[in-house]
Amino acid sequence: MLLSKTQLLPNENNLDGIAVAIIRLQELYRLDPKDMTGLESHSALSPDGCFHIAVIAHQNQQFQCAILWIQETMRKLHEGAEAVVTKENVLTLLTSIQFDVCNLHFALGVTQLLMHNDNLNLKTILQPAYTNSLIENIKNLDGMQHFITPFDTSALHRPMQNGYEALCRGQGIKMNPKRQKKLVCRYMTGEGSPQLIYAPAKEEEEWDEPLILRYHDIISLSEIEVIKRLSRPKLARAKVSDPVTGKFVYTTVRVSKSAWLSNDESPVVARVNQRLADITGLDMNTAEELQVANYGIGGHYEPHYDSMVANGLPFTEKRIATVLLYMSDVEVGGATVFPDIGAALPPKRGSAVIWFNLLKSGEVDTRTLHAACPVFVGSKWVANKWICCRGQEFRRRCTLSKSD
Ligand SMILES: O=C(O)CCC(=O)C(=O)O
Ligand SMILES: [Fe+2]
Repeated sequence: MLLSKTQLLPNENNLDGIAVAIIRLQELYRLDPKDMTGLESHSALSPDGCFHIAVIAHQNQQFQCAILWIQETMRKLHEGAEAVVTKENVLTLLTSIQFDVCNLHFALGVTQLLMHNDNLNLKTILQPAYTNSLIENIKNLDGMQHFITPFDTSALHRPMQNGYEALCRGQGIKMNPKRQKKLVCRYMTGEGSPQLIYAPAKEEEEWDEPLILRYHDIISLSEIEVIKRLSRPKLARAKVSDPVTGKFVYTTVRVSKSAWLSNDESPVVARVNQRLADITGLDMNTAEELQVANYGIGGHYEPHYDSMVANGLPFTEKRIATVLLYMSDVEVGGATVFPDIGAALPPKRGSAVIWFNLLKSGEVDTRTLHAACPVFVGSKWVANKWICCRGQEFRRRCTLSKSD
């Protein structure tokens, strides 16, 4: 009984993963730790939790973050929150961080402070060799300008990934009123599909170049529930294909759980796929199965092209189009962003967005680079339907032009 419960408890890897997710949210949404942990001493994140995040940030060379979490750990310790970690442990980590960022005077100052603290057996913590190396380094300080101002959230800037992070914060969206005015919505009856003639789809142009369409209320709440129920037992940590080896591997580039659902699994899956065939007018016989994905807090998918999932694939197997079904709203975060064109699409439960990954010439449309922003509050459910080239020869004719 106890064994079965302990298997459910988070292990060290899980805790490190949580720390990494918290740091990702903090960096991306530019947050101060105290806004994430709550001010009360009984709040969810203990000094030990904060210290763990500082350690992980330090390991990953995210020094500014590490300093902020050290400050937060100290704040909680000052408030008298219970903890295993001591102020001395925290200051010791602070000296190594300051050393790593070449803030040597600061590192030496804290080290000396710690050395003179009689309560501690610090000689075991701070190696004399380390202190000597600090003193040596300070002597050679000339020309070293790489100082960091501690305790400043505005310095939480990492190199940008094509503006992906800014779009996630709602900055840099490249739509203007003149362009937006031209975007239309309509009831769409497709190309003679009887279903759509009886129940036209609510089609909205989300973006003009390249065209991104959103279909509202394309999947009902009860269908969503069935799809979620079928996928839950199958959900497993998502992988991505390694561009060099082509093998599918776990990576922090994509943090979510996913599951594949086939048409045979339930009439609901087949019905939803048929609806997607009706609205796209594309052949679904060669499409991949429906891939359901669930992102928890901090879950995300960094910028990628869907069409490049396995570079060695023959053209006919490439993903000509993506249909992304949103099966939940997300309270904060979780938008699908396109860094190249400056578009941000908020998840909206029951809707689907559609775009072509390939130009009519068959080349990758580089404007379709896209990412899933980290979820900050809530749980995000989506389903991907990737439609392949084979079967579309007469439905989406190719051209030699590279512009469409
Ligand atoms: O979840 C999203 O918003 C996008 C997901 C995505 O791009 C993918 O799974 O390939
Ligand atoms: Fe994608």
